[in-house]
Amino acid sequence: MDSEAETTVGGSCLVWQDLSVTLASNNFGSHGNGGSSTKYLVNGLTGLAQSHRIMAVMGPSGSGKSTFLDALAGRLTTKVAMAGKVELISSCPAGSGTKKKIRSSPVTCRDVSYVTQEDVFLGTLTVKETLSFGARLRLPGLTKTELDEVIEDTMAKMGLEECADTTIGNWHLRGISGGERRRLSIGVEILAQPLVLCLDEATTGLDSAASFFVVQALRNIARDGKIVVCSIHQPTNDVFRLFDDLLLISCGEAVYFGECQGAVKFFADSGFPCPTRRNPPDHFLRCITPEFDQVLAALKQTQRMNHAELAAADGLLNGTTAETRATLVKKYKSSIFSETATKKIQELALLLAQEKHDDGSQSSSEVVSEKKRKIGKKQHHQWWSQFCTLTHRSSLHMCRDLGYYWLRIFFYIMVALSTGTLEFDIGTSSAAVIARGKVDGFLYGLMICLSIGGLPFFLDEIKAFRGEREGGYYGEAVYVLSNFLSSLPFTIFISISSGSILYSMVKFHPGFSHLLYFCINLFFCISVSEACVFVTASLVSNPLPAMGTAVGVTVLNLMPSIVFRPLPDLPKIFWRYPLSYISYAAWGTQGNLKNDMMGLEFDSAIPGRPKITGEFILTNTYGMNLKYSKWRDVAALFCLLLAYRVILVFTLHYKQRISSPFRRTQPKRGLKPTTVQQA
Ligand SMILES: Nc1ncnc2c1ncn2[C@@H]1O[C@H](COP(=O)(O)OP(=O)(O)OP(=O)(O)O)[C@@H](O)[C@H]1O
Repeated sequence: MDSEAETTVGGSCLVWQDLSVTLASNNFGSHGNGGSSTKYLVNGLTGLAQSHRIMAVMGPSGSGKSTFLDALAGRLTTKVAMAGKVELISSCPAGSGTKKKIRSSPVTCRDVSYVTQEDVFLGTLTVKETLSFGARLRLPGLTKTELDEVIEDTMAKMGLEECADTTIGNWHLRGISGGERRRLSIGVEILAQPLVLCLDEATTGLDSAASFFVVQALRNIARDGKIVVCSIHQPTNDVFRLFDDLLLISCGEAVYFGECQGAVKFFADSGFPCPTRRNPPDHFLRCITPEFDQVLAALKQTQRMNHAELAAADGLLNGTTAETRATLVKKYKSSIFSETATKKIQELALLLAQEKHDDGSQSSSEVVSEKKRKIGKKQHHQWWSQFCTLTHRSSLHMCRDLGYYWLRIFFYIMVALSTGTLEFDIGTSSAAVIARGKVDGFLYGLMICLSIGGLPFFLDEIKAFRGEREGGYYGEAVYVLSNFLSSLPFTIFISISSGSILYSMVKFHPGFSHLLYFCINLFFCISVSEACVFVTASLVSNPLPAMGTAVGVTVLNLMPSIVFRPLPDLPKIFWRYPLSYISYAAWGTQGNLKNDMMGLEFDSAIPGRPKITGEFILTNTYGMNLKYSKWRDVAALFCLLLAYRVILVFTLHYKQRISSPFRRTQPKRGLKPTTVQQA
């Protein structure tokens, strides 16, 4: 550990004491601990992470590393219970002198940034744009020059200058490398200058060189005065050497906590010396991984270990790994390392008590640095700038996304052209009565179905939203409004272009006002169907099920309008009430038929009979109530649009956590920023 001066005066500490996380009995079935109804995911951990230092959290898969990080960052789900204490001890200037005071405070989401296992970006943006939008969202109060400085500084720190103008990449764009993505993820998180940076599996999926660069960048962040805690899997020797401190966990319990170099000595003193040729981090993991016995046996059987390795492995474990683990846990508890950590925390507690005594009037909650106070205040009042940033970002993303913008424009025009040529100059014969209904029904069906093409785009946006929402940078309503605004130019363009092509080819009711109504009606139908697809994306995050759900919902919406049965004649249960009322296609088709047929006259089916008015057909063939104008149908579409956008705000708010097979790749366990407190 560093000197006391560094910890208590020069820097800050994140302290955890007797930290346990348990899972309620109904959440894990019969896997209790010794028959009790509580499963310990993390069990009685005590320690501290210091500023200017980088700490590695290592342990076998399922040992509780992520749970520990979640507990530190206050991101545990309601499914688990936490006991113990996590507090942030920060030093701040006392008056005008150089003397510093220390203060303790509960950890809040403003202090901690959490980098999850998955990199969540909008793939069409470049590295610099991503950082720029990130900075504008996280630090809305800063001027352009200040923002530019922050962005340049972050790129320099994370070694991203080379790829600053490279697109991140998505399904159709080749982009930056895996290592650069990881560094960008970290870069985005450090924009807001959090005091603590927690990273879950910072180097997973990277090769040794990329891992080295990522950890080196993290080490530089730590040296700048931050507390960096990072879980890591199988680091190479070179990567391991970059860490200052190590917390080794097995089955939720600490096997070792202290300086990295001390671990080799601790294992040797405990009777499990590291063979000189073997990587120390590998050696530690082999000693404490419950499945290592089986792995060793399998390796022996397949003879994939050479003699030296076999001898080392056999020598390493005189019993089973379970015994080794238990021995190490016991040895650690009585070791000088555990004692040092406890002593350090006790010293800090004493210093804090002293400070409190000296300065009784000031409550601990007041302990926030001036800078953060300033940023927090600005963030509250800068929703407008965040709204503009989000709108700008979404518009850019939409324009560049091949699927959302360009492919859809192409298909809309194609649908308009093909329907237009098929039903060219539809006329007013008796056959045209039903043909007009069919054109409306099918055309709306096809056009609206194209909204599903925007699903991948929405899924990307939702992921980005969730990550940023967890940081508390902006609210759902601001986001939903900005998304609607950015989609406006596209929807207006598509409804006017494809609407006009189709209208003029089919030759619906002549007149500009009728064409205008057709385009407005089309605009609302596309907007509502898009909002509906967006709601689906917010509820189901896995692309395939989301696609299935979106198709299902769209088809259901289309049914009442394409079956050619007058709406009042539909079966009352489900189809008439409520479906025909909440189906945007039903309102759209109804309004359009009124727009097209009212005022026209059609030939009778029986030759020689007088012509029939459009109004008569609408009332008797289509069962419409003409007391209501075609504008009421547009008003209904407007209400549906509003309703879907409001539903979207609510689903985004309440559905932070999604139960899908991709759950683990979402920000861990759907967490909302909370304050960590003693249970
Ligand atoms: N909400 C939960 N419900 C049920 N079990 C849980 C929950 N959270 C964690 N666990 C269990 O707790 C244990 C520790 O999980 P955790 O994700 O913290 O491990 P880990 O060390 O991060 O694993 P990995 O390295 O594989 O990511 C695992 O056995 C996991 O299945």
